[in-house]
Amino acid sequence: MQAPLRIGTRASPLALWQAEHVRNGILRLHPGSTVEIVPLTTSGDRFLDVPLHAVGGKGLFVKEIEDALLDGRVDLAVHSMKDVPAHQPAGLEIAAILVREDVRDAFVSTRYPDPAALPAGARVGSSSLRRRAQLLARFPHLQVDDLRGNVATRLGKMDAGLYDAVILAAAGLKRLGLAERISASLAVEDSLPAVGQGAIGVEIRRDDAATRTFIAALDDPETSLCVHAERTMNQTLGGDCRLPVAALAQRRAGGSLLLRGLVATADGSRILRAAAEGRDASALGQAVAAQLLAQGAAAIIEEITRT
Ligand SMILES: NCc1[nH]cc(CCC(=O)O)c1CC(=O)O
Repeated sequence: MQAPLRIGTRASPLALWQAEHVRNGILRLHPGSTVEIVPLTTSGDRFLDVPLHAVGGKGLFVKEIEDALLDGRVDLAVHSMKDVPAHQPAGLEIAAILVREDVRDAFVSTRYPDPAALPAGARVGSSSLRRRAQLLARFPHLQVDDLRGNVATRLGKMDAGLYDAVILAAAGLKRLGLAERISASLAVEDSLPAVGQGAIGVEIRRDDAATRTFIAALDDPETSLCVHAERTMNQTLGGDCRLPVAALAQRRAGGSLLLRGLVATADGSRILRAAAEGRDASALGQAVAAQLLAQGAAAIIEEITRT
């Protein structure tokens, strides 16, 4: 490939780290190729004062970058898979998913070692209904308040005393060299991660066979399979990323995949859980979604979508 390959990304420090990581991967595969990073501002970055689920959800971080890809302004888009909506726009596809980082949610506090140590009424910052619901289900005496902004902004607000603790993805903290800020990594049984959490995806135009071939080896088949199972569950639920929906697929010692899924009410007063084990990622996603729907997930999703 002669012309420089252009990577579209959000301009946040975490997004730039991830784009740089993909760039390094491509340069390892193809020494001597030229790869440029094109930072783009998304509406998710612009409306920082409104709760994310009120302005259209995490898809806002992805849309403008996908538009640049469709317009041919960039050749690749690098996303946190967690932020990628359940369905790809026509004409685009996720061509590679990189090896997964730590999938867990991380509890960060300068004063308390873990969520169990927080006193009644303590303020926890989180912009995610999924984290909020699972935390309140275990610790109903806490106050969970909306907190947006990039990783450094959120840590800064806690350091300034606006929150007693914040919950963030361990993956983002580790990538930014902030692992020592993690007070406790939350067990996935206590805080089931978001669909795709910890995984970086590379999106291309469906008709761009040259780029697909060029980057194919960036894909980690194991991570791709797990994220596919999680995304199939979400698609079958009709979920979108604003909802308190969680899913995690992991390889079992015997070789099969275990997919766990969860749907919660925003206040954590009801939490539906399901799991299935097998080898076919699509079938697992559908089976876990079917179990959640049989427990009443559709009514919860409809209720949250309406409010
Ligand atoms: N919604 C923002 C976002 N998108 C992906 C990550 C973390 C990195 C990842 O999950 O791969 C974060 C920050 C966070 O949730 O703390």
